[in-house]
Amino acid sequence: MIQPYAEPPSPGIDRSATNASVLAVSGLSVRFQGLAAISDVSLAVQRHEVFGLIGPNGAGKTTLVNCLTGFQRPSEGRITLGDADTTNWPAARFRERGVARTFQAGRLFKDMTVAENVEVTATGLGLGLRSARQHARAMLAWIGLADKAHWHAGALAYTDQRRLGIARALVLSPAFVLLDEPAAGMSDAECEDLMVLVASIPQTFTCGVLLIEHNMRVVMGISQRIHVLDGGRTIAEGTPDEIQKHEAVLAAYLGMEA
Ligand SMILES: Nc1ncnc2c1ncn2[C@@H]1O[C@H](COP(=O)(O)OP(=O)(O)OP(=O)(O)O)[C@@H](O)[C@H]1O
Repeated sequence: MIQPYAEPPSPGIDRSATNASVLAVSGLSVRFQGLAAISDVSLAVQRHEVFGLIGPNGAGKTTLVNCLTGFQRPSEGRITLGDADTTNWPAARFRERGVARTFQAGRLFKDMTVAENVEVTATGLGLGLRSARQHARAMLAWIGLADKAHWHAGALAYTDQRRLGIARALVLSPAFVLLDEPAAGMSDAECEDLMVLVASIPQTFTCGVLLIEHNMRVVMGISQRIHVLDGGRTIAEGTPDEIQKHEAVLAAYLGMEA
């Protein structure tokens, strides 16, 4: 079982990239050659919470995360980080200003070591090599990969590769982290560890989490609020209890009659 530290892993980290307490979209639409991937979606992630984003395959979850991190320009609508209008920011600027993400496919440098994978993110954000190494070491200790720091990332078990992706996203303490299906392919026991880890992020890092996840036990177990998309549209938002009873969610997401 992962035992997250009560304190942030890198004391002295520069948290000044943003003091925004909300990451939000309003009236967001994305069209791909006539296909409406997202239609008029509004939501706001608070810095102190785990905010779940669920919906059937093709609902528009990844497209929304791509917009929130500068990987996709919306066709309409506005994206804000606190008071800043970030709608047209490029991806690198989102990360520099404290909005980080993981990818479904991992995107690790598999021929580099585990430590180098984290260091390269930190140097990319402007740290010198020595400082980047310190941050990487602290982060790997926190996430439970310190003993594998010198392994090639490609040699890690699948679940550890997912955790390394989270370590890379969290280095330099972003204000928000967007996790795209972190539990995919994990066993029940691995999901338990992941739940403890993700649930601890808001308090440990003062970092809001947007969690895309198909595993209902994980998303219902650790989200304070959940937003549900279907066919690119919002069909519900509420607490896990409210969402589990919501007729439109049962009908659309779980394939049951309302
Ligand atoms: N670059 C693109 N070009 C064209 N269509 C796209 C593109 N990206 C996504 N889509 C389409 O937009 C819709 C939403 O896709 P998206 O990947 O955001 O859904 P999702 O909810 O993340 O799905 P999943 O749970 O399967 O990952 C789908 O119909 C998808 O085929």
